[in-house]
Amino acid sequence: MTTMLKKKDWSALTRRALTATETVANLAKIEGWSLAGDGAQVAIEKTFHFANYYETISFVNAVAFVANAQDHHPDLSVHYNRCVVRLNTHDVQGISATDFDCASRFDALLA
Ligand SMILES: C[C@H](O)[C@H](O)[C@H]1CNC2=NC(N)=NC(=O)C2=N1
Repeated sequence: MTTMLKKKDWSALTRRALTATETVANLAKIEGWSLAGDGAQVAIEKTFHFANYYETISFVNAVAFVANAQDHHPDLSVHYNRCVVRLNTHDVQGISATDFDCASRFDALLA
């Protein structure tokens, strides 16, 4: 079956955990994201605020579409008027450049 939907292929690409210095430098470049969790669960996190559930779910659907295309999936905590987005890279048990790339893509949905 053919599909119109693109999905990034990570198989030939190597990912690595960013150092603490790299993580802090990357965090300084994006608005509203902060460190969360610890150890292998260390992540970057941002709470997106909305007027109501309709807006929140519209954002969640858009995030899911981008996440599937990037083959990189955030943990989402969905509430009536906000969504907490948490990104880390299971494969490296830490935060990778992919997490920051996806964070920027999610921010761009609302730009
Ligand atoms: C093979 C596939 O790319 C991996 O399992 C992907 C899927 N989505 C993922 N999402 C996140 N957040 N971290 C990962 O390491 C990850 N790995």
